Amino acid sequence: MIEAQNLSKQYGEKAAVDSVTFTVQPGRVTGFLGPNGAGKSTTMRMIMGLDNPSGGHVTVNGQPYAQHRAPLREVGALLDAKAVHTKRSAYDHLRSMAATHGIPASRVKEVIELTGLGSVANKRVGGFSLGMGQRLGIAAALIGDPHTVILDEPVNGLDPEGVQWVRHLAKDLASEGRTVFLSSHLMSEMALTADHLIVIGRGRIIADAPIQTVIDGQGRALARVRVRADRPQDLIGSLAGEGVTAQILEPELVEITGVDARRIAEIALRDRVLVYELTPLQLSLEDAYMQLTQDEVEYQSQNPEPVTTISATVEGR
Ligand SMILES: Nc1ncnc2c1ncn2[C@@H]1O[C@H](COP(=O)(O)OP(=O)(O)OP(=O)(O)O)[C@@H](O)[C@H]1O
Repeated sequence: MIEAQNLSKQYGEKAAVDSVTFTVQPGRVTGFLGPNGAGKSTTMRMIMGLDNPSGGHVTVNGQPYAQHRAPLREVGALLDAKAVHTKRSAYDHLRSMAATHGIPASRVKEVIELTGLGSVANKRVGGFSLGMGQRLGIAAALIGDPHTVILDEPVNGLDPEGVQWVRHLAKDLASEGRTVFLSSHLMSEMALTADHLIVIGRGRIIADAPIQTVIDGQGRALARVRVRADRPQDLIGSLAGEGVTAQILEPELVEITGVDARRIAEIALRDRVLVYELTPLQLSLEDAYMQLTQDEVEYQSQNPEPVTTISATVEGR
């Protein structure tokens, strides 16, 4: 279990992590999400004793990381896959880590096989691709068979087979009762892997809940319905009011956000618009995440103009 209490990290004027309190429970996969620069890596580094908190504290399995007598057996982490001695082979890198904890060579071989590095185990790490480096980082995280596993962007650079493998690995580790804490910017992958989410924005926790609760929490504001109608423009005209937007995708196809299907049907009936499809769309984690973090993004990209978007209001609500 990981327990952070009022954990903070200040870099000059910048509060990289601003008094966060959370618990990462064993037996489930907890995803750690947040925009670029939100404070995920800094938090993970403090958990691993690599950065000193400016305030508060964090423990792993009841103690600060540095106070564990055999830390590799308590916590395994992949924080920066490039932080390896490039002239060593993968085998030697793992063997030297294992030697610090009296971990046998058989375990080194086991994690090499587990991570699919068997054919390159004796090659120099400096020549590894991004994905091979990630696999080595995961092998290193698992070498001590730890109770708690922390993976920062583990699927970064992995091929589809590797991405699927990390998903199954994370779930298996959690099902064995371990604490699994992982960050990723890949929302579709997180949706398939995590049971619970902690979302951070500008150094503060903005959500800490089961994944479905996070999605449902944004669901009302983002209720999206696909409508096929003979006169979509007229239907949109009848939807007048704040917070409702409509995107015309085809001449008779429109996606309406911010009002439910029944209300659209009522208005279409009232105004005699023929509707021949009315499909509530399932909210994705990505939609919920974008809504949740929209005010927390520091490094905002410019979006190209989407298909026609019309703001309208529903009368008489
Ligand atoms: N060593 C450092 N010195 C100064 N500022 C830092 C340092 N490390 C991180 N920061 C700043 O702290 C903030 C949080 O950074 P952090 O790397 O923890 O974010 P992140 O959520 O992991 O981002 P990303 O998704 O881009 O990896 C950022 O504004 C970053 O610029």
